[in-house]
Amino acid sequence: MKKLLVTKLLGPQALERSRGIRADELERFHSSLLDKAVKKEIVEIGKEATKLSNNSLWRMSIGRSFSEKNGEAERVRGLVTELDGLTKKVLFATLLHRPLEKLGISLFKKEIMCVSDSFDEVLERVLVEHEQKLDDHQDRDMMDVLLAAYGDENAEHKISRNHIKAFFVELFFAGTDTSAQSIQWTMAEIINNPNILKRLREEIDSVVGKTRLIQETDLPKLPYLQAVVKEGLRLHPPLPLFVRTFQEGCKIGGFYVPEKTTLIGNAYVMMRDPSVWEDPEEFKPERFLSSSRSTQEEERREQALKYIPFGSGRRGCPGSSLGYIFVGTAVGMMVQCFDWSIKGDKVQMDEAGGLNLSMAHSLKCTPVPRNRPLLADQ
Ligand code: HEM
Repeated sequence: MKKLLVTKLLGPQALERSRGIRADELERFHSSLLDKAVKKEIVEIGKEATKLSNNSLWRMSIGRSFSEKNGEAERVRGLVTELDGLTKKVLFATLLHRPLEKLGISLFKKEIMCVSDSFDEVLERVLVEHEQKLDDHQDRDMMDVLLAAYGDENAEHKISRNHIKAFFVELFFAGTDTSAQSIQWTMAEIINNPNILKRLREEIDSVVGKTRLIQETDLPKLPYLQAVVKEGLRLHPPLPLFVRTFQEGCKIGGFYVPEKTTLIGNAYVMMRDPSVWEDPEEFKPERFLSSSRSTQEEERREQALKYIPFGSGRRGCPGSSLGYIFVGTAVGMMVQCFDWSIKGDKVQMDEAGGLNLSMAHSLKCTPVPRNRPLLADQ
C-alpha cells in the first residue's frame, strides 16, 4: 500500500497531476483570509491551515466525490482532530496507567469506538459511491486505484475494505495536522522576526510580483522561502519522536543494541544539538542557503544525519514533498498578501506538552490586505 501511495498520490508525477487542486485550495484559503481581513476578524492560523491541508488531501485522494455542500471533508477534518486528541490521551494513559491496563480496563474504549465508527460510516459511503461509478469515468483517484486492487482476484497482496478505510484514516491523520502545525509555527517565527519577513517579502515580490498569487511552481525560484520553511521544521518538527524496533542486534555509537529492542529517536533534540548546529535555538533561515554551506557533501550529511523533520529510512515520511508544498505555498501566500497584527509585541512560542509538537497558545492574528492590484484581480 505504501508503494501505491507513493506512485499514485505522492510521487512527482502524481503531484504534478494534482497541482490544479492545490492551486484551487490555496485560492480558497486566500479568499477566506481576505474575507476575515475585510471584516477585521481574528484568524486562528492553525484552524485555517488544517482546512487547507485536509481539503486538498481529500480532493487529491477521494477527489471526484468532493463537494463543499455534503460536508464530508469537514466531517473528516473534525474526526482527525478528535482522533489526534484521543491518541494523545491514550498514549499518556498507556504510560501512566499500566496497572489498569493489566486488568484489561481500556480507559477510552467508548471514545475510540465512537471515532472509529464515525470514520467507518463516512468512508463506507465514499467507498460505495466510488463502486457505483467505477466504470463511468477516466479520471481515477486514489480510492478507485485501491478499489481496483480490492477487486483483483490475481493481486499479489489481497486487500480488504477495512484495509482501504484504515489507509485513508492514516493518510488524513499523518498529512493534515503535521502540515498545519508547521504552517502555524513558521508563521509565528516570521511574525516575531520582522527582518526575516522583510527579506522574504522582497524575494516573493521580485519573483512572483504583486499581480498574481504565489503558486507551487514558483517555489524552486524562492530559495529564501525554502530556507524559512526548512528552519521552521528544524526548530518545530510536528512529529519529534519516531520509534524503531531492531530486527537484528547491532552496534550503534559503541553500544550494543540487542535484537527486538525498541528505540525512540528524538528529532527535536537532534535538530537543536549544539555540537552540530550553530546557535541552535535561534531562527536563522540563512543556515540553509547554499552560499552558507561549504560543500555539497556537507548538504548531504546534513540531510542524512542532523536534519530529520520527516524521519528517515524505510519508515520515513512518504509525504515530505507534499508537506514542503503545503507549508511553502501557504506561508508564501500569507506573507505575499497580508500584513499580520497580533495582540502584544511578540507571539508566545511556548510548546504544549505532548507527543506531537503543537503551540501551547494557538496563533491568532488579524490579516491586513497589502497588495491592492492583486486583490482587484482575484
Ligand atoms: C510538514 C509536513 C509533514 C511532516 C513534518 C511529516 C513528518 C512525518 C514523520 C516524522 C513521520 C514518521 C517518520 C519516521 O518514523 O521515520 C511521518 C510519517 C508519515 N507521513 Fe508525514 N509528515 C508531513 C506531511 C505528510 C503528508 C502531507 C502526508 C501524506 C499525505 C504524510 C504521510 C505520512 C505517512 C503515510 C506516514 C507513515 C509512514 C510509515 O509508517 O511508513 N505526511 N511523517
